[in-house]
Amino acid sequence: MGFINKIFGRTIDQEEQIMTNVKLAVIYYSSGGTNHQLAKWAEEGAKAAGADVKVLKIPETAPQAAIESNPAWKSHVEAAKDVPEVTLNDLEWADAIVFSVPTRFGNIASQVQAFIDTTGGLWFHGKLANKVVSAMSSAQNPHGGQEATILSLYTTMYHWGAIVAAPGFTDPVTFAAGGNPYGTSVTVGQDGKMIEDVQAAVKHQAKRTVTVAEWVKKGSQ
Ligand SMILES: Cc1cc2nc3c(=O)[nH]c(=O)nc-3n(C[C@H](O)[C@H](O)[C@H](O)COP(=O)(O)O)c2cc1C
Repeated sequence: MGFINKIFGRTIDQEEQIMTNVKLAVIYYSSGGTNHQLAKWAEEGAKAAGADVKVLKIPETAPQAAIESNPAWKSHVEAAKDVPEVTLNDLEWADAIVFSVPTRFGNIASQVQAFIDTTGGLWFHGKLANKVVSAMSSAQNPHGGQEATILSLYTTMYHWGAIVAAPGFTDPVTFAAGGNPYGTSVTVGQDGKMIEDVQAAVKHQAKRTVTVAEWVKKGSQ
């Protein structure tokens, strides 16, 4: 290995640096701020694991009048106005993706589906295959459908040919409240605040997604 590295004029350290630079897109939709916060924790966890991270929001499709009529929604839209909107180029750029989406009637929000439905061209050209992905969700009820939402997103990932790196029980933190082998899940109270402390579970999930992406990247080089 050292010999090969010498031939290519790189030290092993430089080689490791090149190979481990996983590009992670944390892609979220949020109307009340919960999934934005989960995305920020994922960013912290992934950066600590050495990834190059972009936090990106899924474009809003709801009418402005609906947003204006809901003070919490309006306030979150304002708070997140500087977060870049995800584009298809971001999907192509990413080696790995962590999604964070609210549960709506036990499923992903329509905004998330609308974005997913624009990815047909990338899928057709094989550009989504081998992305390493995982997903998180929030809901108002502790059994409000978080897992169904995550699984629904994973169904699309199977069509993409993505590699789902769910947390499983790979760390003690996944046994704690909010830790979930499918993907971190949290409950949101009537006041819009998270009930379980899932920060550590989110960070573990982000780190695991980056680690698996690193293995895939190294293995395919
Ligand atoms: C149209 C709609 C449907 C919802 N459906 C569910 C549901 O099926 N189960 C549940 O527990 N909460 C449900 N909720 C509550 C949301 O999951 C909750 O507001 C969301 O997770 C908060 O995330 P956010 O702050 O990132 O927007 C629903 C909310 C809306 C607006």
